[in-house]
Parts: sequence; structure tokens; C-alpha cells
Amino acid sequence: MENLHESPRAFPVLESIAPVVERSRWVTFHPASAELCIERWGHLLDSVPTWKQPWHFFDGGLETVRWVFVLDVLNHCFWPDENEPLWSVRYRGNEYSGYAGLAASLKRAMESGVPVTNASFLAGLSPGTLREILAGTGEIPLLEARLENLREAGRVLLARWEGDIVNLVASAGRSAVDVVKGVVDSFSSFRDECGYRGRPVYFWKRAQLFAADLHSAFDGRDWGAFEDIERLTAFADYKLPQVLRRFGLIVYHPELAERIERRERLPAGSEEEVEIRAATVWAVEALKKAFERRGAEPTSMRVDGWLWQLGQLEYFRKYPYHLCRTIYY
Ligand SMILES: Nc1nc2c(c(CN[C@H]3C=C[C@H](O)[C@@H]3O)cn2[C@@H]2O[C@H](COP(=O)(O)O)[C@@H](O)[C@H]2O)c(=O)[nH]1
Repeated sequence: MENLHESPRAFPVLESIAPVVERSRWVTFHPASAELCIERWGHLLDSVPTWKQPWHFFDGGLETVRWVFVLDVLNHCFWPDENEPLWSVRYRGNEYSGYAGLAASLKRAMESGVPVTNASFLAGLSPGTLREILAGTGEIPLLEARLENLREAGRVLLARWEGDIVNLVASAGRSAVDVVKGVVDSFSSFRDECGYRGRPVYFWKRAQLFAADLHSAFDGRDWGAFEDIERLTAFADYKLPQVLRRFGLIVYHPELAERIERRERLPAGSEEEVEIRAATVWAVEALKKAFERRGAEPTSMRVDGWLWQLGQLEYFRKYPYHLCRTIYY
């Protein structure tokens, strides 16, 4: 893979995705319907909730930076196996599942004195302690991989960043892109990259989400004050394609649609999976341009947040999302 850091300003995500969208066989992209969905749903663009949710930790300082990092080491793949219960955690009298469940479990741990933000603790984390941190109904998928990713995070923080992710964020100056590249460079679990017809494709979803979450948590100030936040792309997860498909912006080949209807797993790195993720990132860029034509100027991150919130609505859950067991999203 060519050296990504040739030109220090290089951020290869979109240019690596363009050829996938052009050659895509399983997923077609229909930009024409961008206007329509903004007609119908665009008014919600500005209702993207802030960080002030019961499940988010926030102390206004360094512990928040560290907490957001641990959150995004684990921020992937919450759906259960067939006939398994949905993983959910109890926090302050409420049940939370999915992303909110993960955040709530880590906030619960902080409040009960478990040092989840401490690099040495993470490097020596035991399976039993992780089970306790994530304890709830059902079991979070990929528990072993999550344990390994947390241990790696602790080891690398100690080896390269004096035990503190704050040093990586500080070293990036006010560049979100440099935070993303620093994280991808340092931690293999964030290296969300694959090959497509012999060429590298970079999604870097959890690494980009880490910079975006810092920006959200600090409301664009202090540790979230990035000058280049608009260079981030959408975060290619499994919820956005579900919404974009309902919008008619991306359309699956009938054979692929049928396999997803049947809840068949897609292998990580398969052409189908890479094409779904590439179309997702690409569609967000098209929506951003459609918003600009109507006088709004959202970043890809804000369009992403708008779509992700729509994905929480019943209307968009109609079609199942594609299922891929992966640590990347
Ligand atoms: N594209 C995109 N993917 C996102 C998010 C978030 C949460 N971000 C919020 C946090 C602070 C800000 O307020 C953001 O709004 C989680 N995910 C992904 O979704 C999936 C979980 O879904 P479910 O099973 O339904 O909880 C899983 O892959 C998770 O990694 C986002 O914003 N964009």
C-alpha cells in the first residue's frame, strides 16, 4: 500500500472510494433522488442532538478525551446473532441497547470507579472484567475481539503516547485529519481498510468517528476545536445504508437485496460489502451538495448525523440492514 503520508495533507478516503462507486456491480447510486429526500426530511438537519444525552460522559476536560477514545475502540457491531437476545444494559433505571448501550456501560463503569480510561488497566484487561463492564441482557457480539482491541489500545498508548491518548490529539494540532491518521497509524484495530479489484480502499470509520465525537462532545471548542472538520467523510456503518436505501439513493442488485432480506451474512471485505460502504460515503457527499444547492452548508459529518438519527425512526427500519460481523463498524 503506497505510503499514505507522502503529502502530509493527503486524506485518501474519497479518492479511494470513487473507483468502487464507478465499477460497482451490486449497488447502484441514484443521485437524482437526493432532492426528494431533502424535500421530505431535510427540515430535521438542524435537530441532530448534541452530546447532552444521559449515556454520554462529559467532564469538560482530559478524562472526556480518554473516554471518547475507549468508546470508539468499541463502537461497532451491536446486532445479535439470529435467535439471540439484543444486548442491552441497565443504567440509572433505563435500558439502553446498541451505541447508547455501549456509551451507558462505559459511563456506568466510570461512575463505579472502574479505570476504563487508564492505559495500564486496558493493557492488562481480563475477560471477566470486560464482561462486568459490558454486563447486561444478552451478550455484546465479538467480545473476544473487543478485549484484544482494548488491550492493544492500552499497550500502544503506553509504548507510543506516554499512556495517554490526549498526547496523540495534542500532537495533531487542530487537525481532525491528523487525529484520524495518527489513530490509524498507531492502532491496528482502527485500520478500517480493504482491497477492491486490486486497489486499496480506506473507510477509517471508527477513527473518523473519534475525531467527530470529540467535536460533538466539546461542541467544537477546546479538545473538539478542529479547523478541518469539514474534511471528514461519512462514517460507513450499517445504519446509514438502511436509510439511504429507503431514500432510493442506493439500490441493491435484486440478488443482493434478497440475500439481505434473508439476513445472510456478508463476508467482511467482500465486493458486496465494500460497494455498500462506498456507496454510503458517496451518497452523503451527493446529499451535502444537494443541501448546498438549497443554501445550507452542512459538513459531511452533519449530514451523517442527520441520516443516523433518521435511522433510529421506525419508518427507516423497514428494510433490514446488511449484516457483517466486523470490528470496523
Ligand atoms: N454513521 C454513524 N454511525 C454511528 C454514529 C453513532 C453515534 N454517534 C453519535 C455520538 C455522538 C454524536 O451525537 C453522534 O450522533 C454510532 N454509529 C454506529 O451505528 C451503529 C450502531 O447503531 P445502533 O445499533 O442503532 O445503536 C454502529 O455501527 C455504530 O458504530 C453516527 O453518528 N454516525
